Amino acid sequence: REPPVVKSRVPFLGHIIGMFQQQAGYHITLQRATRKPIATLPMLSGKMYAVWDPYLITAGLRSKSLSSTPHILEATPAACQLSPHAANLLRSPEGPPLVEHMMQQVIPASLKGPSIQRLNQTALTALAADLTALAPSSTTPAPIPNAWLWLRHLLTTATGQAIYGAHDPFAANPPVEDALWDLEKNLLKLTLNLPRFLAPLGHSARKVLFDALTPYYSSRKDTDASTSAFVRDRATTLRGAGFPDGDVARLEMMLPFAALANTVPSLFWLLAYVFSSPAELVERLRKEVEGLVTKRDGEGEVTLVMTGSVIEERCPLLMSCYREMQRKTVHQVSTRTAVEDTVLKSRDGREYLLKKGNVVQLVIGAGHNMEEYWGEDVDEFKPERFLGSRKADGEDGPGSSKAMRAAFQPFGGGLHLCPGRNFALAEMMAVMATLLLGYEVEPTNELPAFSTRSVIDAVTKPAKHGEGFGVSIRRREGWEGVRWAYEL
Ligand code: HEM
Repeated sequence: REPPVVKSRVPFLGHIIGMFQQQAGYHITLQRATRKPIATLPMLSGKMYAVWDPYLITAGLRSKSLSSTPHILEATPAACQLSPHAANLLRSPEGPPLVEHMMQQVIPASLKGPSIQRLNQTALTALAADLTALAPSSTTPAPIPNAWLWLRHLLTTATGQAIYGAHDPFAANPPVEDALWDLEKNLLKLTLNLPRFLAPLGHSARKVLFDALTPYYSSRKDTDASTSAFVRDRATTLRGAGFPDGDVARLEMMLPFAALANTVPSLFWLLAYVFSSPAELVERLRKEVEGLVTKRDGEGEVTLVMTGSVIEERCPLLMSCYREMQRKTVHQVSTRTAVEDTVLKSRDGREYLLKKGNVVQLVIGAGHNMEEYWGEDVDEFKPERFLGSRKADGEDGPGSSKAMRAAFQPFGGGLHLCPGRNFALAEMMAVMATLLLGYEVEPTNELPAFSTRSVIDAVTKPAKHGEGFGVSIRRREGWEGVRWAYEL
């Protein structure tokens, strides 16, 4: 009853080599070649299960016996270079309940209600200041040679202030910002605990981050009144569990990573796809975004409403572009371990047994790229794809609402549904709506290629740090001197 075996061309090692080289992209290639919903991939003397069909993925994300905890406990000590004391704490019987408490309670609670309101408010105030200073003239364009690096810095500044408060270790510290992205590229190697000479960039980036975060946690800046609940509550929980400050700083290296690693590429692709499309799309989006303006005062301040439900209602085409960007660029592989024998049931009633002790990869990105769900134009960016079904209501098949809803899971699901999705949306929409409304944005080149689709994060980055893809920006006539403000 186990899933069908898919052998690699190179016996025992082929799948390992493919995954190491192409990471999440390997799954997309393999699924397209085999057209299977799920597979057993033999590796060395063992095996791994790859789940590609969206209905089976949903069942996997909901299953309590497919757990992310063993994987987190195994990878963390090496990736974060924990002290022996901290590594033993994680390996003790208290380790698994601590990880689960953190993931299922502490983090989600800190990204809800008044906490998320405050986080959004601080980030959007910082974005408003930076965008107000952007390209003041409507006649002389401001050249931005690398849009990726520009957006990366814009979001790092706003997010850093929002999560870390007044003592943000990223503030005005470009080497720390660079280190975060060098680490992102090399994190897989660090989790595999490869020798230092095989991952030198990862090792040195990690050290730069530790050196910036250690004084922050050692001097308890996380308890400052300006610090977000997202940072404060995790640090308090870790100290309560017996982790010393140095290890708290090391464990918390993952936090800015979670808050930025997927939002920055998402905003990059949204900007790149929209402004590289024919001018008619930009005009239609502008009309929608005008509906977000709630106030334009005599002093030159323009206020945009940024509540998710209002954007959803007044900007359907912008939301469709956002979702289509996610479909194209979210390649998420959710890695779990079967802690019990687990049966996943497919839509047509077939059952697949996943045996206890094996790794299971739920490949959300495969579902985002399947013709059976999206239709023949699956590889194209179609701004209107999510505006309405191309089939009659209730009808099934490629491109139907039912198929698209089932296959589209950019924020995961079940127990591990992304708790930061509303924060990410607020940041991205503030930037996009403001650029559409107040600026002329012209790409200087073709869209860049995709980088390797890393299994460590959810969203594909542009190749070579977006090198070659710049934008030229100027104010729209009538919008010179405008100061931006956001209402939540
Ligand atoms: C567009 C941006 C984002 C995308 C596409 C995204 C995507 C995802 C996905 C697919 C997962 C599920 C992982 C799994 O199944 O193992 C996830 C989990 C998570 N995300 Fe996000 N994310 C984004 C932004 C954020 C932000 C801004 C934050 C924090 C402020 C955040 C924090 C987290 C955390 C802590 C988890 C782990 C939840 C758990 O395992 O229980 N994410 N994200």
